[in-house]
Amino acid sequence: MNLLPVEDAITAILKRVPEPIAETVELAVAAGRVLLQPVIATHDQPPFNASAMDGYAMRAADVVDGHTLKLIGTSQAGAGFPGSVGEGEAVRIFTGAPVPAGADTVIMQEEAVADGGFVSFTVPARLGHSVRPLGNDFAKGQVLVEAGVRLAPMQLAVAAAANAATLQVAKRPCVSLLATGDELVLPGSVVGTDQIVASNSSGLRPLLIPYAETVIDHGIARDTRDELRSKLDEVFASQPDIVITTGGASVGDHDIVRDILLELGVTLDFWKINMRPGKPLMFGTRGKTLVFGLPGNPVSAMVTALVFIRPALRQWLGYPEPMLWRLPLAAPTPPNSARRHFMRAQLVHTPTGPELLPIPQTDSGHTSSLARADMLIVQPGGDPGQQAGAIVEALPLDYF
Ligand SMILES: Nc1nc2c(c(=O)[nH]1)N[C@H]1C(S)=C(S)[C@@H](COP(=O)(O)OP(=O)(O)OC[C@H]3O[C@@H](n4cnc5c(N)ncnc54)[C@H](O)[C@@H]3O)O[C@H]1N2
Ligand code: MOO
Repeated sequence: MNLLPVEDAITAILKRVPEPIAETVELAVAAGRVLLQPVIATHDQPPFNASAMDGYAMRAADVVDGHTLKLIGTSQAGAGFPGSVGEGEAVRIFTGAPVPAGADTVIMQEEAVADGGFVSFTVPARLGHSVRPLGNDFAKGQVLVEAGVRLAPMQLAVAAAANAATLQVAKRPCVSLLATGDELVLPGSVVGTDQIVASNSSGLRPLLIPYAETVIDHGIARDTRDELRSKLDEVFASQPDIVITTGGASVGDHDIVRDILLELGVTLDFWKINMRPGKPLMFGTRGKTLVFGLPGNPVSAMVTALVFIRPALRQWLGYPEPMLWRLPLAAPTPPNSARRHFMRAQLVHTPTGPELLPIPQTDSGHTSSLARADMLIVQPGGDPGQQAGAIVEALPLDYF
């Protein structure tokens, strides 16, 4: 049987992902979005020489032992001193206030003695001390946040400082999920004989939502051609950008997803990948809609979503694919078959740094081991197994 290498499958999927499209969003709702146009400063920051302390502004050269300076006014944040500081003069100043013309230094009030309109200092002046020069933070025209960055609180704060009320971010795709299987019942149901609680959509939705405008769960379709056809019709009618089915992807008599997708006009790019778990993954398109048929086994469904759908969503947003992590093994790995193995592993902290502890469980229906994992070790097909301490590549489960 011809199984497609993982890289070829990713390449085929990424070829179908459209170019990122920009949309304008207000700063208040931009957290977590991927920036498409850089944030560029439209002014210098600070926009004037600003005091970093509550104290006194003067010319450093005038601060001489035993001399007092004459206080000629006040500069406070939002209301600077309008005049100029001359020889022998000082201005009372507060943090964030403009340093008046003529002054070049600020001394904080704890190092000053003010008395009857005069001030003297208990320390020598250091030229420019406690003054934040104009443009010290950023200068007009400077790129403050590059395109392709996911907006976190720090980037939003600098965007606001640059006076940006809106940002150009990547439009997110709308995703639809459909579970298939006669045996499935929704979480919280009374579980009858031969029934299984559907868990795939409950894992996929939170996995995908950080990248998506919406992830709509269309529930469960029974394994009859009529029901699957009508459910999928309903899903396609809602015109999502991405449709994801789980289950019915293999070769059994009830595995009808592929047939029905083809009937409904989906052009399949591939079916079956040289990996485990996740072999029976299928992928195609229907017009502009990308269609992923994930295997039903819960570990296979989550792993294929991580390995194939997440990169597609990242590309959709113009967000670069991160490199795999390279970490030492905390315990040996067994030899692998010809299929690339995405091996569950825990990240353990040791006195010499983080290591990967393989979880000895390969069953693609074993959800509790996946729930204990932090990473998937990417074990090449035919790998003879590695000793503890060997450096291996791994894909983190919980990251953007
Ligand atoms: N003769 C062969 N049999 C199988 C092959 C094969 O190559 N030849 N491949 C195996 C592999 S690998 C996988 S993976 C599975 C995939 O099967 P399906 O995609 O057809 O999935 P189902 O049969 O519908 O379900 C498999 C398993 O997962 C449970 N399931 C399904 N959906 C859900 C859900 N939403 N939540 C929780 N659990 C779910 C289902 O009850 C089954 O236990 O095929 C192998 N067989
Ligand atoms: O690909 Mo299946 O997921 O190995 O069980």
